[in-house]
Amino acid sequence: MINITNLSFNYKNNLPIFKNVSFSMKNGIYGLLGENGVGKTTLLHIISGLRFPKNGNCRVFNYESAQRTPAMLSQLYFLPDEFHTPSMSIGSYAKYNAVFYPHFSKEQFNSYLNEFQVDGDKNMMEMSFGQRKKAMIAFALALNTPIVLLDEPTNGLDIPSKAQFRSILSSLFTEDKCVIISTHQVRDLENLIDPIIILDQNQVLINNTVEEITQKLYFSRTPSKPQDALYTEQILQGYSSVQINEIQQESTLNIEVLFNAAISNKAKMRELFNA
Ligand SMILES: Nc1ncnc2c1ncn2[C@@H]1O[C@H](COP(=O)(O)OP(=O)(O)OP(=O)(O)O)[C@@H](O)[C@H]1O
Repeated sequence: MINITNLSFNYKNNLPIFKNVSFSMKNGIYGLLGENGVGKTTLLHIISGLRFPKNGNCRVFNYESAQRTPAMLSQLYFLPDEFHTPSMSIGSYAKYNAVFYPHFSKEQFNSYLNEFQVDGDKNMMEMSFGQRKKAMIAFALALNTPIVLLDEPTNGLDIPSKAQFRSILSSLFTEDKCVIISTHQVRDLENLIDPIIILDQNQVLINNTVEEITQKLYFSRTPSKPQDALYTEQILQGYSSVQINEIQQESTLNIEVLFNAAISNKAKMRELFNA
């Protein structure tokens, strides 16, 4: 659905954010992870055509994203982390903006607002950050675009709203959708995101499904520290570790531990995942 080929990008007079990067994204709820400043938001901007590659290209379906053709824009919605909302209700906002998206469902929109307990008639200028965010998430998801880009969607959401967000997203996800969620709040999205992309300076370190990751890496919690661990974190009950999965044991992915293991073993991760 999204093909990035030999992409290079830098902001004016700045060091490159991406250097000759190629990768693709198919269907799935992608978790886009990376340290602060590595380029997650920039990548979402490039995919949605808000920033242009310096070299190479980014194609969304068969459209060059930089051209921002109406046909491409109707297939994709990008919800930034922070945004300005006009002085109107989310109901009016939807009325004026949903016309650009052929699969918008008013029924879904109302049901998501209801689930989030957001008043569709209240002026968004009079809402808290979290209420505004939920209003915009309800709008974004009710558009039913095949591609949805969400930058830190759980930022500002209270604990019940995070659970509602997960449940709405899982209920509307279908095999023909590509949702990309850039986040630092991986615990909010555990058991939801798959595949996982980890960006490293100028490059993609990992772009793999959870199954591929757990085939190559073994995640454990043990009372004592495993000798051959790639990464170990002390926890209350002992150690949470990542080892190379030499004998194909099954384990449950721990995204935070994966991320820390990846960042502290970049060369090994490249070798393992061929990224
Ligand atoms: N408009 C801009 N002009 C110049 N540099 C910029 C601009 N926007 C971002 N940058 C720089 O580009 C780099 C990537 O920024 P970006 O916001 O994409 O990172 P990020 O991975 O989303 O970070 P975070 O996790 O902190 O949100 C950072 O070093 C940032 O300082």
